[in-house]
Amino acid sequence: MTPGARVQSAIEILDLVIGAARSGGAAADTILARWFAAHRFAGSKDRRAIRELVYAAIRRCGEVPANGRAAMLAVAEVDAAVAAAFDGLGYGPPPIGTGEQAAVAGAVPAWLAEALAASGLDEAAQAALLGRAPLDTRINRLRAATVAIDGAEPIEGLPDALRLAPDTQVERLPDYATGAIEVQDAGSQVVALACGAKPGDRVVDLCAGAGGKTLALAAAMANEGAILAADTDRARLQRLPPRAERAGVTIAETRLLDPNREAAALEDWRGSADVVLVDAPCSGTGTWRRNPEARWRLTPERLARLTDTQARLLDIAADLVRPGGRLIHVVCSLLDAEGRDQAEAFVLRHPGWVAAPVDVPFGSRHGLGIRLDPAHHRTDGFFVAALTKP
Ligand SMILES: C[S@@+](CC[C@H](N)C(=O)[O-])C[C@H]1O[C@@H](n2cnc3c(N)ncnc32)[C@H](O)[C@@H]1O
Repeated sequence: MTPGARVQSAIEILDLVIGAARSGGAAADTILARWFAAHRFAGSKDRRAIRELVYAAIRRCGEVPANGRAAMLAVAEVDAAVAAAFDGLGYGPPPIGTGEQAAVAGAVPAWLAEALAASGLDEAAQAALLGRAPLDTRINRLRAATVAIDGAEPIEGLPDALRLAPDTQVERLPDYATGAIEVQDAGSQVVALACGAKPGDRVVDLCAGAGGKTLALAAAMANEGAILAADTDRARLQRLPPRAERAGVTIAETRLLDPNREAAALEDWRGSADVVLVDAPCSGTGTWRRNPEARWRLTPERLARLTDTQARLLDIAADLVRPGGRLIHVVCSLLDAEGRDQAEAFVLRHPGWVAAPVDVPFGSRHGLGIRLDPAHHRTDGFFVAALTKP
């Protein structure tokens, strides 16, 4: 494909991504995969180039752009090769018209910039939310004592973490096949450590998803004790048992919850968990590096629904914790409404509960907990608070 044809293809894909962001449709990765499946003439180099163009446009535009062409014109403002591709030749996009408007460039949507600034993120820290994420793995001590991978770098403070070269094809590594390594951002590894789970503990991972943190908790517990991994999303939860098998995790049981009827389904764990992890559904502002189009999907209404759910899940989790046990509130967001303020509101609603120090290798103190962010810690962004039951 010519450079122009690649740019035009990226514009068409961006139109689909923008439509899906407005209507709650498929994620950009899914749209790309479908487009490539339907356009077999695009070879592997074309696919890589088109993918990069699409993500460059998504990263460049804080607000949802009017259309794919406007988004790509915003990239053309800073990339001469892209600008040159607007030549109207062959399958390329028509030339840029006089006075034609590019989408407004920016890191975050205007309505969120103020809330992020009020949450302590200056402009540079906000821009870092859209940077390139490193490729981190966790050595699974249930499968291997040591792992040697060419070019892997240790991460200070996290003895189980290895940072790989960004283009490493992890799934092809022998250590991946044996379950000796898991792909897991260093920030998620810090969160798992913050739970302080020990061998023999009874742990609930209330929002377990596909079990990324469940597997890390099981490794920290040396596969001794019990983990209940619960979630309302059947498709995500179904991915956990095969992952657990690969990782050699034998102490995790999954349980699918009905939204709004979670407490009844968890009655048998009431008052008995040493640790309950609430890795709550959130806006994901801390993971925009991996999923930059998520900021086009977030609205004030959606954020309000998320904070309501977070508070409700924290209250459900509180009932599961044994006296003296811990509730770990985690969001992969840097908005105080989802992190710091939730923890503070929780202790006001639950007399006697206190925030314990979060014992982790790195992070900055923030309210009752700690915070990690891409600019300062080179991890995804997280807020973590450890709350102790009287
Ligand atoms: C941040 S993700 C969890 C990621 C997961 N812990 C991991 O480490 O990969 C939040 C999860 O909360 C789940 N969730 C949403 N509403 C829930 C509810 N009412 N009860 C339990 N889980 C819920 C979502 O399905 C999603 O999997």
